[in-house]
Amino acid sequence: MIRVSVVGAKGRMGSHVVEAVNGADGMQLALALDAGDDLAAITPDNTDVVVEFTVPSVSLKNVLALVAQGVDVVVGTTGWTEEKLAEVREAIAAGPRPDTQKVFIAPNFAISAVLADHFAAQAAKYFESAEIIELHHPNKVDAPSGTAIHTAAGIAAARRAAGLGPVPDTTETDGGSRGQVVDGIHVHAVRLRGLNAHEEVLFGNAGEQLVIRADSFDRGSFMPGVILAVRKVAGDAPAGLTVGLDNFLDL
Ligand SMILES: NC(=O)C1=CN([C@@H]2O[C@H](COP(=O)(O)OP(=O)(O)OC[C@H]3O[C@@H](n4cnc5c(N)ncnc54)[C@H](O)[C@@H]3O)[C@@H](O)[C@H]2O)C=CC1
Ligand SMILES: O=C(O)C1=N[C@H](C(=O)O)C[C@H](O)C1
Repeated sequence: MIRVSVVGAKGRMGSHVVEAVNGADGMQLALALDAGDDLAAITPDNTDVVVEFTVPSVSLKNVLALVAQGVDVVVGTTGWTEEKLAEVREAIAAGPRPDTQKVFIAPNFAISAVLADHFAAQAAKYFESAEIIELHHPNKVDAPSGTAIHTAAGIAAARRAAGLGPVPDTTETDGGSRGQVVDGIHVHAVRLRGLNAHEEVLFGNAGEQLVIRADSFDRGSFMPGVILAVRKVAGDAPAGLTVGLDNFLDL
């Protein structure tokens, strides 16, 4: 039986995770904590894997505390930068289980989004232009989405590897309409009542366009990925920090 604790358990995602863990074979819910609760209650004596879905401003602190307590963590919260990831690696090295500790972070647990991200990285080297539009519910606190940042980084890496230069753009005046430039890729964020989580990756060459689109219509779409990640982290996932559900899929 994999004992799973949830941090951020009262949130939109955390409450779905509690339900998914309760319904998953071979898993049992250990602790369900939210803001104001003491994370020190989570220890290897009561928990095998923690699932963390909170807010970008507190997630790093939570992960560092959980690593110091020696429990493995699956993180869905966004807001991760290279600097924050480096802090997690250092914490693992300095923690109680440097050789066996596992931390897994996924910008997106939905198979549609993971595949869109993967296909975008594959397509990137064939196109002169690339831009991303991410569309979310208006209660989201961060923009652009963690998924869009990850997609942009994948496209940028593929363009660099192929020797492509900057995307063409002769804009001279921009009050913000061209979006945020992430790793050289323009990212546009829409916040609209009625939406959940959506992303479009647009590629262009002279006379042609490719659009890759992923839609998560409800939060249930993230749960198979969360449960898979918990099983992998409790099982044969490598020790250390792993980023991206693609690592657990046969892509
Ligand atoms: N990786 C993925 O597939 C997905 C990631 N997300 C990300 O997950 C995060 C959470 O999203 P939502 O659930 O929609 O947000 P939410 O605002 O509904 O939930 C956040 C929860 O965290 C709690 N919280 C705040 N500070 C805390 C602390 N210090 N300790 C424990 N709990 C604390 C809040 O009280 C709240 O219940 C966001 O970063 C979002 O972008 C959302 C959907 C899918
Ligand atoms: O806040 C959300 O809702 C989502 N956040 C993640 C992100 O920022 O990429 C994943 C998904 O898009 C839903």
